[in-house]
Amino acid sequence: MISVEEARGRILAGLRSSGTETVGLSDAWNRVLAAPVAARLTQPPADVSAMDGYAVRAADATEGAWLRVTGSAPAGHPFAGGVGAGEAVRIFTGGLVPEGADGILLQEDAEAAEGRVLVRETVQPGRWIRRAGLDFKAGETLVAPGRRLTARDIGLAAAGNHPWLAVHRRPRIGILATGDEIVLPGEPLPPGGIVSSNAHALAALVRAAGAEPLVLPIARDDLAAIGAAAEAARFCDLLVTTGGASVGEHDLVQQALGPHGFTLDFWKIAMRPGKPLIWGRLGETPLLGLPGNPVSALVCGVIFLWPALAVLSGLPPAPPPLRRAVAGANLPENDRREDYLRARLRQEPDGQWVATAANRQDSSMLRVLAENGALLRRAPHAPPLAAGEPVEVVVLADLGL
Ligand SMILES: Nc1nc2c(c(=O)[nH]1)N[C@H]1C(S)=C(S)[C@@H](COP(=O)(O)OP(=O)(O)OC[C@H]3O[C@@H](n4cnc5c(N)ncnc54)[C@H](O)[C@@H]3O)O[C@H]1N2
Ligand code: MOO
Repeated sequence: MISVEEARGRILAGLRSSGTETVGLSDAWNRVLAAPVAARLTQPPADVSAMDGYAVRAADATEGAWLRVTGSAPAGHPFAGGVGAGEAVRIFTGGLVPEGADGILLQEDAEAAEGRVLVRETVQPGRWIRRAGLDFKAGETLVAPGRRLTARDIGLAAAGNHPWLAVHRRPRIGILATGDEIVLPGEPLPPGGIVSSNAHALAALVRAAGAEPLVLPIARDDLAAIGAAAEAARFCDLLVTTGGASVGEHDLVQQALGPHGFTLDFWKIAMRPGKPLIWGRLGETPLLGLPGNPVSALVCGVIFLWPALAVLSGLPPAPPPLRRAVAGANLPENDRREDYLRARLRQEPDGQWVATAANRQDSSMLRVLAENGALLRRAPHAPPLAAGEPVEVVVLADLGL
C-alpha cells in the first residue's frame, strides 16, 4: 500500500490541462485564465475629477475668493478650453480636468451665483484629481494566467477593454457507478438493493470544482457491461468509477477494463476510508477507481479527485487546503492508514476552531458525513492525542462541498 501523498503525487503527475478556449466575459467567471490579460488602455485615460464641483487653479481658489465660471465638464463631455487665472470650470465626478486646473473645489465648499462661484474653503493643489493611469496603464498585466477568475478579475478585464478571455476548457468527467445492487434514485429497488448516491454526490463535487460531470448509466457487475460503459467514456478527460474496487469476486473493475486497454499505475493505498483506490489509464483516458462505500467514495473525491480536477482545469497541483484546529475530544493512536475522520467544526468566542470527530466512522454512513463539515486528518501511526491539542482539518465548505 502506498501513502496518500505518494498516491496523490502520482495522480497529479499524470494529468494536464484539458486545453483552452475563448469565452465572452459573461461566461468567464470561475474559469481558469489561460493567457495573460494586459490592459488595452490607460485607466483613467487622463486626469479626471473624483468629485462634483469646480476645476480651479489652487493658487486662486482661496477662502473668500470669487472665480468666473467659464464652462462645464461632465463625465464623457470634456471642456474644450482651459482654466485661466481667476477662472473655474463646473466639473462632475469622472469629468476630464481641463488644462490649467490643478485642484477641485467641492460643490459643498462653494456658493454658486450667476456666472461666478464663491470659494468657501481653500483648495489644496492636486486634491480630488485622479491622475491618468492611477488604476493601470496600457500594456500592464491585469490578470495573470493560472488564476480562477473572480467577479473582481472579470470587472478588471472588462475595464481593460477585453470582451473575450482565453480560459482553460472545463474538464469533462465521466462518472461510472457499478454494482448489481444499485439503482438510480427513484427507481424500484430489488431485494437487497441500494440507491446509487455516489454518482450524484461525485457529480456535485465535480461541478463544485468547476468541471463538467457526465453521469453514465449504472454498469452491472459483469465484465461486458463495465467494459461497454467504459468505452462510452473515451471522450472524457477523466473517468471516475465507483464500486468494484475491492477484492471480492464481484469487484470487477480492473478485470473488466483490461481488454479495453486499461493499464494500472497503483491499487490500494494506506488511507481510511478509501483503501482500495485504483489509478491507471484506459487507453489515453486517466481512470480513478473509487471505492463503492459512499463515504469512502466522497472522501477519496475530496483528497484525490478535487486536486485532479484543479490540474485538469489549468491550476497548479496542490493538496486540498488544510486548516488548523484543536481536537474537541481525545483521539486514540492511529494505525498505518492515514485517517480522515468525519468531524464537527465549531468556533470558540476567541476565534479558535474546534474539531470533534463523530462517534461513528463507518464508511457507509452518509448521514454522518452530511452532518459533519470537516475531515480531521490523522497521520499514519499518529500517537494518542488529547482534547485541545492541534489537529489539521479539511473544511468541506472551503471546497463548496
Ligand atoms: N475482504 C475484504 N473486503 C473488503 C476490503 C478488503 O480489503 N478485504 N475492503 C473494504 C473496503 S475498505 C471498502 S472501501 C470496500 C470497497 O469495495 P468496492 O469498491 O469493491 O465496493 P463495492 O463492494 O462495490 O461496494 C461497497 C459498498 O458500497 C455500496 N455501493 C456501491 N456503489 C454504490 C453507489 N453508487 N452508491 C451507493 N452505494 C454504493 C455497495 O452496495 C456496498 O455496500 O470493500 C471492503 N471490503
Ligand atoms: O476504505 Mo474503506 O473505504 O475503509 O470503507
